[in-house]
Amino acid sequence: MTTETTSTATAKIPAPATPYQMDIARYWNNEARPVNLRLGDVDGLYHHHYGIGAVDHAALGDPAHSEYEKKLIAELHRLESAQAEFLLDHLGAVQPDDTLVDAGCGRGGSMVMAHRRFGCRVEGVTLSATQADFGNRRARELRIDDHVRSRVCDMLDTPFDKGSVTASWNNESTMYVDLHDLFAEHSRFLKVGGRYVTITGCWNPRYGQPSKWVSQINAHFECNIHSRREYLRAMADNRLVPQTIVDLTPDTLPYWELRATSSLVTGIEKAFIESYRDGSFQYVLIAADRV
Ligand SMILES: C[S@@+](CC[C@H](N)C(=O)[O-])C[C@H]1O[C@@H](n2cnc3c(N)ncnc32)[C@H](O)[C@@H]1O
Ligand SMILES: CC(C)=CCC/C(C)=C/COP(=O)(O)OP(=O)(O)O
Ligand SMILES: [Mg+2]
Repeated sequence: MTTETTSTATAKIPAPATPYQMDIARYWNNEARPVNLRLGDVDGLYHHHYGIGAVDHAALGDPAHSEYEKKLIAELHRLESAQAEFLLDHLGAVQPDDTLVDAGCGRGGSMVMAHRRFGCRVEGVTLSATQADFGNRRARELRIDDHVRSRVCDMLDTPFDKGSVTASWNNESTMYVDLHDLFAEHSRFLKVGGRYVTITGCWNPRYGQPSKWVSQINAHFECNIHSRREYLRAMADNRLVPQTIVDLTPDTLPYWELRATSSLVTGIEKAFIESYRDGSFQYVLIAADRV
């Protein structure tokens, strides 16, 4: 399921807009962490985001059991899919003839879930040709490639027509771009009355400045985590009015605590756990109306 092939996504790849975007394209083209591929192999939905919800300890069973690691991987994947379902819950009433946009779509797991739920078109953009090819191959395998398409494209400069999109989202992909530029672009292609949703990690203005843990996460992923205040300000400046804000920090901690015990650790688990516990970092959903 994870063999790489070339496809139309790479046929005409636009040049990344900046040297930073070239670094990010290279980062995701080379990414093949077992914590992402082995979880995706559970059911063919490949995510690059984290999980929410309570751990099902009954399903995990005895840590000494030979099947425990396999169950742990399935449980981490279940929590990551629950996160994507929660995001989709906030997109509003999407109809089969609507178009959705996944900005920073990764390997496309959330796009497949959105199409299964709403039956609509889902357009994804990523800087990585490897990811776009992967997502398009999965869509072909699932025979939904007439509705689900990934392309290599800067989310700040997309080909979607003004006012043509019913709902759009960023799932853990806002920390790679300037928020004013990002929300201006969503606001341009969203219909008036359309919906924008993000799930993201942000630093907490109540802490003061980004903590050492937040700085570690930035260095680990070559990203730039924004503050909660910056999200709300940039939305307000771009005709996006928050309807729902959910602090998911308590809901994501069990995922991290479980992941820290697995064989698939990457070394970043402590920074997430410590920053969520000391209040310097928050995991939030923001759903906004395009007015
Ligand atoms: C952490 S992954 C999240 C993937 C996906 N949203 C998910 O939930 O599985 C971040 C994604 O953002 C994309 N990205 C970062 N900057 C981008 C940009 N300027 N334009 C398009 N995609 C971008 C990366 O290529 C990558 O696919
Ligand atoms: C909440 C924040 C700050 C997210 C940063 C963006 C990011 C890299 C998300 C997860 O990707 P991944 O699934 O590829 O990461 P990992 O390999 O750690 O699972
Ligand atoms: Mg992951």
